[in-house]
Amino acid sequence: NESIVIKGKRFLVLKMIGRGGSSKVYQVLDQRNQLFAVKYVNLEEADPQTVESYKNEIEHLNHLQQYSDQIIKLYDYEITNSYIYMLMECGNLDLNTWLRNRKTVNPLERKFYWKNMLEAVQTIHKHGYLSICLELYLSSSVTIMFSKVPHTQTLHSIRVLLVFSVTFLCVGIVHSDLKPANFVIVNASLKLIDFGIANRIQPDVTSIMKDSQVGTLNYMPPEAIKDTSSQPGKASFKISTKGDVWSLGCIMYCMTYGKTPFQTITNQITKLHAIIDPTHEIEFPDIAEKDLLDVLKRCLVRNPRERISIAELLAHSYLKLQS
Ligand SMILES: Cn1cc(Nc2nc(NC3CCCCC3)c3c(C#N)c[nH]c3n2)cn1
Repeated sequence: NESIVIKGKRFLVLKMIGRGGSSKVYQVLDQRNQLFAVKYVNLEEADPQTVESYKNEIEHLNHLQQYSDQIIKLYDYEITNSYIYMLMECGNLDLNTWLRNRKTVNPLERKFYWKNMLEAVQTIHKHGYLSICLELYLSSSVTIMFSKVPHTQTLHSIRVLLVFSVTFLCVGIVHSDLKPANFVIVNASLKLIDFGIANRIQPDVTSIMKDSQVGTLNYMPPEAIKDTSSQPGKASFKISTKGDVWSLGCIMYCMTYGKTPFQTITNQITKLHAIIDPTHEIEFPDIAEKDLLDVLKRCLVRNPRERISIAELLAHSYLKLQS
């Protein structure tokens, strides 16, 4: 078996967990027989923008460690011009594979996983790196303001600074591409493994990850399809945190009914039209858990402004631990 050295520490490769294009994820053992996941990214063919997107993803992952246990642990990483190694906590299984192998889901397990997913996504919305920029800008602009009375030029630059920082205010991190393959089960809880920032390096079709749902439309919110202002593949600031609520709703719909709301529509164009078509009613077959039915209906509202928020979902009666 081959071994990997990260920051001078040697790891024995047990198996490849998945791969996509130029990124691979391995299950490895350290010298004390501790299990880890190592994500390897080959940067040789990557263009500067892709390299930047990967560095950005690592910065976010590193920064968000402190806020929630529902974010995968990143223990160390090594970045050179030709590769990236990320040493992370290893999950038992990703949620996509787990869902595919399980026909029925235990209601208590589903409720617990739902809480974990909400907490993970709330963390990236709340502590998105960009909102940290805001704090920096605001504090700096305030200090300038209280220094000796500024002449017009300084006032102008403060105004620019404030506008700029307010822009950052509304844009936390929005994943905008949430799907079950973004979550892994570690012991008994779900953890988010990526934030949809690193460019989706197109997987070669032979890759195991081809069913890791790269490029699936089944979780795409209607506003992302209607959003004409953004170039393809570029998230636009119009996609709010409510877009992630729709995607989480699709994941929970799948954990409840065994399929995503539009999964039966195989033609991709027809599927896109159905997602945005208000006359295409999503079916909600009756279930025993009325609270869960309410959660699903409120997540899968096509108008993002009328859609329930993450904070409201965390306060919803479905998460109350009655019988
Ligand atoms: C199937 N399977 C998954 C695990 N565990 C696991 N998979 C990870 N990525 C998988 C790569 C392929 C697609 C699904 C996610 C990561 C990870 C990253 N990135 C950080 N920790 C992880 N743990 C065990 N079996």
